Amino acid sequence: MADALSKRYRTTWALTDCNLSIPAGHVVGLVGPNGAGKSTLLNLAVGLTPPTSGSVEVLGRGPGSSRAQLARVGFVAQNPSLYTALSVVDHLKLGARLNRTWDAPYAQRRIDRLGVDPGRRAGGLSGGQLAQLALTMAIAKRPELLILDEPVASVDPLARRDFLTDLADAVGEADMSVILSSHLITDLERVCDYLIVLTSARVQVAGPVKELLAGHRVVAPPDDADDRRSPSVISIGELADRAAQDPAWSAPQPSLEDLVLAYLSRDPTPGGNRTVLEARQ
Ligand SMILES: Nc1ncnc2c1ncn2[C@@H]1O[C@H](COP(=O)(O)OP(=O)(O)OP(=O)(O)O)[C@@H](O)[C@H]1O
Repeated sequence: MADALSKRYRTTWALTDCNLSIPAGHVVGLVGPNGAGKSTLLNLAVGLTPPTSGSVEVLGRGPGSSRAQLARVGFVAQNPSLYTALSVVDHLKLGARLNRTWDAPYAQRRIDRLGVDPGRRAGGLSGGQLAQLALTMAIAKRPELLILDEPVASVDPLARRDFLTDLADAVGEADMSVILSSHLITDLERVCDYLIVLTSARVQVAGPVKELLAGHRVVAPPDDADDRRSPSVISIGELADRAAQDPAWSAPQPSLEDLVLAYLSRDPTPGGNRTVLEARQ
């Protein structure tokens, strides 16, 4: 839960007046262009950086407020920091020592499946293998909330598919909530049931995916229209004009990709292009 949460780095506002209230039990997709503020929001949620103003609560408490609270949240940063001198198996042993809820069979199974030599030092792993090890550590901790900052960016397509399947299974088995930032909308489409779109440091839209899709329409010209623009996002004003002029204009429900792209292409600057998908309740 974020309440008027803002973060400034020197002169840059990385997050502005962010209000969110996400119920537990969701797999939340966080999407936005480079520099939108996604990592900042996730870092605030795990207590890695303090807010400039406003407040954030995770699982009902301040982030990182106690050891017990830290144990409830798993986090994989965009560039996961592991101990380069320690081997894969050393990491798993460390995980077991530090976490009372450590799921050793799961961790072992996942490492076996990845085909990574358990004796290999983390410093000698590829970027993708490091990401996989960090993910394994985070899930094996069996947190109540798992926060993943672009976890699959450096992972190959097959491993990405397996990871998403793993994640969905882990959520089902362990009653775990997940917040996952990604640029890959198809991945979000596969696993997320809650969406946050962040652009230019501001939340543009947030809510359960089903409700968001049901509450929006893509406006498409009829087949015989003179105006042959492809179905696209149009402004609310334009939609009203179109519908008044020609009720044959169809307005089907968007896909998640339509919805995300519409909000990403919205210019949030004051007086900017307010083009959005039409919302119909
Ligand atoms: N430690 C920092 N010091 C100064 N500015 C920062 C710092 N961290 C982030 N920023 C700035 O804050 C803004 C938001 O950055 P952030 O990393 O949160 O974006 P992001 O959405 O995660 O981007 P990406 O998709 O590229 O990872 C950017 O303008 C960035 O340059």
